[in-house]
Amino acid sequence: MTMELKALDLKGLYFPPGELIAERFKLSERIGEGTFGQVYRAEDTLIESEVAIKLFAREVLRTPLDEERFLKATRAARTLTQRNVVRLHDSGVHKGHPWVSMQHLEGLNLQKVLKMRQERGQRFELEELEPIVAQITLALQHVGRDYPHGNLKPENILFLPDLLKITDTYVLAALAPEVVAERAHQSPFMAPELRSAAGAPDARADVYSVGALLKEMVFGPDHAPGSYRGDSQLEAVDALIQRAMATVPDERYPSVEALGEDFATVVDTGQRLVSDGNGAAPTPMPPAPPMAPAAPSAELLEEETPLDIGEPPEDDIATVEVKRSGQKPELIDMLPTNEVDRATHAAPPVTSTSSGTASSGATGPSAPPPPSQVPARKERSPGVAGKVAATPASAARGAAQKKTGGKVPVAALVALIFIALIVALVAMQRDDKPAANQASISAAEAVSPGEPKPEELANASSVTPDSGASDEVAEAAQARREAMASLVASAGPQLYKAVDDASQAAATRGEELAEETRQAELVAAQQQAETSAPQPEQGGSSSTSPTGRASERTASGAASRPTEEAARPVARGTNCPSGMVLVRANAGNFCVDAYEYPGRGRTPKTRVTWFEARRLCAQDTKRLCTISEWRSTCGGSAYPYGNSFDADRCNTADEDGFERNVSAAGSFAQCRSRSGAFDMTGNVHEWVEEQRVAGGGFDSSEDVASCRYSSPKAPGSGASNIGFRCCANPS
Ligand SMILES: Nc1ncnc2c1ncn2[C@@H]1O[C@H](COP(=O)(O)OP(=O)(O)OP(=O)(O)O)[C@@H](O)[C@H]1O
Repeated sequence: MTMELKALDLKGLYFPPGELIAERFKLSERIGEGTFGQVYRAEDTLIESEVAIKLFAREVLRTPLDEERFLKATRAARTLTQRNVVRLHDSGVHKGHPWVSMQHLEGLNLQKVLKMRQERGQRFELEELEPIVAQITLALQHVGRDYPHGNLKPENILFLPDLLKITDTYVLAALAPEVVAERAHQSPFMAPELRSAAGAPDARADVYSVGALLKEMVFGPDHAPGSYRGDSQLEAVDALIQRAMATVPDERYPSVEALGEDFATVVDTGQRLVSDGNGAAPTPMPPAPPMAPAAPSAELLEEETPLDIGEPPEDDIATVEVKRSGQKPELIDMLPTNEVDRATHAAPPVTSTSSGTASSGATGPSAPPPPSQVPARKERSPGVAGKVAATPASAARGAAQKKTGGKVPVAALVALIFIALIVALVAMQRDDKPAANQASISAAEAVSPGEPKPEELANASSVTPDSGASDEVAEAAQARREAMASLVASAGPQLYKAVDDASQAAATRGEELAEETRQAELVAAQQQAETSAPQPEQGGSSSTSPTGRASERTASGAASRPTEEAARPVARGTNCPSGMVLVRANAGNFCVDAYEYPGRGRTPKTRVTWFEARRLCAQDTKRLCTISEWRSTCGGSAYPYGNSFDADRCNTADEDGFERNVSAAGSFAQCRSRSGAFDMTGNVHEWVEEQRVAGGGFDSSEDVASCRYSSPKAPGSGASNIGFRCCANPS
């Protein structure tokens, strides 16, 4: 049996403002409506918090079985807690209307962003789409492979300042197949197999939807296959979309992850790379394109970037790792995630991926700050603004700053941009007529489109019919939302891109300067040791390392701290052994294992001392990476994927600060640096030549699981969370 959904009376409100749902949720204004029902802003009177309520049309429930199905599916969906999934709080049936309550999001949906862009003839750049696809993939992974979302479409993708969330994850399971089938006939984003109520859709239904979303975002609604605007990269994307949208599920990608991986590869390399079909990590990419185009020249950087790079304190990992024991607390179904609060404290958005090409123009969804329930977690890694006023500089950084003469053009420029934007924001918020100054609104929203301001929050909660909010206030709110839309649709991405480029360049150069200073300290300390102290005898007691730290001795008594790095000739070759990727660095090219030892799909070797790691690399005619090489591989940003921490992207402590387990190398497919190396942060801490461990492990939070973190470690020690990867010179 099918039903004429379009015939449903959705023009009027189901209930007047002030209607109390489940004696708890007081309806306010209607946010929007779709085929199945209406979404309202509402107040949760129990905890005095704003929520969104989706009320379904009565017609979707025709039998007691339908109601049972609805309640069961929505109850199950309340356990979904991944950050890219809108959190569901409660559900029920009110006067015949099924309903769900959920976090209210003050953002824009993709439909609106698409519309704005299409009106201006703008398309999404491929680099912008990579983090979007990555976050959708994470959300869908969480929702579950066995039961697809099924109804993924632009209206169900909501953009917040620094991340996106998908809604309606429960709809397919909650509604009768006949109802879904009727909807599928109307939606270009729903897989064809959903048009039959008899079908048993699987994850490939979502592959179809993501393909349709990509098609819309890359090519727009009028795209005819074959018209690539003369661009071979677009041709590759089009082929990928065709495969994703194949009518027969068997001909599609087997999973959204597999699709996402191919898409990332096309974006990063401009090439097609067919994944292995199982959603596992693809074969390591061929040598990465030079990273140089993205960064300003070294000369320029030296002038411009004496920023504190915000390296975390060099405590031993044991002192900074997150707690290792303890059960995850029970999830409280009714706990509202205070998205507003999170958004208010979010760091400035930054680009989360990079293509390695000079032309990238990404908007950068980044991770939100940690939930307030996790007091142990520190402040988020600083964005650009944060970097300018970071923690006290180390001696190395101080030296690096001296070297640059303390000039701060990039920092000043970025700070100026932010100050100007903040001034504009304040001016806008003081303005009694918010729509009056579109330019200042747009500029202010560029900092953080969609981010609610304190006054706006106050307004939002006062825009309840009960409080007698005026039309003028509603209009002002609407004007502000339009301004946000305008910004996201045009200026925002460019600004994010500019800020991110500056940030990355600054971070990269800061790292280089710090490393140069470290090397200088090494040489100086060594010279001092040579002239003022007798050489320790073979097998003697521990010596002081060139950095002033005690270092152990090898079994033969030879000094364990290597110093040959400085003398290593600059390598210019580009051929790497199998399983390694090429990294091009100013100091010379080098090859690095794409995966932690022993390699892809294998559990990393742990409980390995520095000596053993070194020996195992040498067995393969490789060597341990220097810290400088390791950092270059990880990339110029704080994390392999950008400057904002994402607890789900690499195998680190999870969003709530709880450790995961060590996993097979490469299983976190999105944890890939731009050079093509996996698990640079998280999974296992990695030994480097300087007798340090870098990158954090499955138990590390954002401070430690970072490209910038490393910690000295006694070379004879090993632990269940310490492994390594090897480097080699290219031929
Ligand atoms: N939690 C939320 N917070 C804020 N806005 C939301 C929320 N959930 C949905 N919306 C918005 O409400 C509007 C209506 O959503 P709704 O889910 O009813 O429509 P739809 O997804 O287009 O249709 P369908 O009924 O087919 O699912 C959309 O613009 C959507 O972006």
